[in-house]
Amino acid sequence: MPREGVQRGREELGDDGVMEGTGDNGTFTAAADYKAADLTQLSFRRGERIVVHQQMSNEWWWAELGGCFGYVPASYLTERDPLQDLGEEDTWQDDEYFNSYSKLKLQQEMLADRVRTETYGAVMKRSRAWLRGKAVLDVGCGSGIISMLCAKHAQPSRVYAVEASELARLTEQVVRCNGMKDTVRVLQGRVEDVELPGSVDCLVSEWMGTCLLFEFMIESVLQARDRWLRDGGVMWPSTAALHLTPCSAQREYTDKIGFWDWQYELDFSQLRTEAAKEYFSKPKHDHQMDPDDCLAEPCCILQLDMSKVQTSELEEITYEFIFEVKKAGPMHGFAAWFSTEFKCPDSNPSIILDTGPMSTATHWKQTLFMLDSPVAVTPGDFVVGSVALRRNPVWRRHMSVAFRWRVAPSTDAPDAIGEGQKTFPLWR
Ligand SMILES: C[S@@+](CC[C@H](N)C(=O)[O-])C[C@H]1O[C@@H](n2cnc3c(N)ncnc32)[C@H](O)[C@@H]1O
Repeated sequence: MPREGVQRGREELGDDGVMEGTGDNGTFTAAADYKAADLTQLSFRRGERIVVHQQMSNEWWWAELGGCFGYVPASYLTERDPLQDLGEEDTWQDDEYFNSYSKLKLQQEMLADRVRTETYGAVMKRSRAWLRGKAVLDVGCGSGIISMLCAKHAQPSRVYAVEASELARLTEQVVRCNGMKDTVRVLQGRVEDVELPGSVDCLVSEWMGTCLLFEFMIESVLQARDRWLRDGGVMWPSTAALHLTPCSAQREYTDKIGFWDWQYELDFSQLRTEAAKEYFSKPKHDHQMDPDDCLAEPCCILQLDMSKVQTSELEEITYEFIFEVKKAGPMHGFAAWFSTEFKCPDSNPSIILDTGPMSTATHWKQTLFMLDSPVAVTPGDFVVGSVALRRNPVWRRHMSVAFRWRVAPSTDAPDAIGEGQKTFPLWR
């Protein structure tokens, strides 16, 4: 895959640093504390030196610490000593990140997503009266679209349009060309570093990535909230939620695994296991699901109140799910997507941006997590288990998504139709 920097959830934030399943062993440094989830794993503290004996997969390595052996999560280990030479620039990959956002290709992909962009426009129109004379901060203004929609549909006193990438220079020209320079002030810099003349009444941002959180731009938004939003000020989006369902993905399965059954009347099925490893060890970030592929009623595994949530709460999020299967089919995996809600002062109901398969497609599409082999389910079966989103302790824009599942005819049936566990790096 070409390396083009972050592309709204693609896995392009570089691949140096943590080793991936190379088969090379050696001594690694723990980048953060880890508490063993069971007896097969090792607990360790940040900075401890761990001897890796076998890199079993991208996610779990067999290792030794103080004479004890067990599995350790690869994402917690680094070849370099993070206490000494990994600066913030390395772990946030800001150069690469902002460079990718300075390209029009990426900005065009977002602008061309009418569902997304018109939602922000609708919020500004609906809040016209409230916005009059208000100061607004647009965190990560990109091409300036949200700031300009605000100035076009309402009469804010000022919109501070903050953009860290080089694009800011061009955005300023676009703002001027639209006759909005007296209202929209483009500020180039990280929002963490810029100075505003005072607090703002409203903070707006489009920060959402794959599985809602990837890129962790939300951390910058929350810092800006704490620094610049006045008490009782408005956050747009106001809430954000992540949804999950067990799903079928027949075409994906046939394309990637079924392909290896027969080719030219020769049996290639020996390669099916390797194909699952190669294709399904990471999520598919741009999967467009058919609503019929949902095997159960989706559930909400994460709900954030943007005026209250703290960054520390995003390090590890776990959710125990119980899905009752509504539809017969092969369960190929799980699919996730997010929705955001915009509460408009003095006006109900809220405006919703929903990226799920039941709504009009957006550029985010859905995220697909494929199991290595499907499980045949029928209505009335239960899929019980957990999902854990773990932010990478070293690579701060990345996270992993770990599933544990059991499929059975009832929640307490002794025999499972299928069960397993799998961790997906997104992307480290
Ligand atoms: C998802 S894009 C949205 C762009 C634009 N608001 C839109 O809706 O089309 C996020 C933008 O935020 C910028 N950004 C991300 N983190 C930032 C930070 N800490 N400070 C300033 N800009 C940031 C990125 O460079 C990118 O242009």
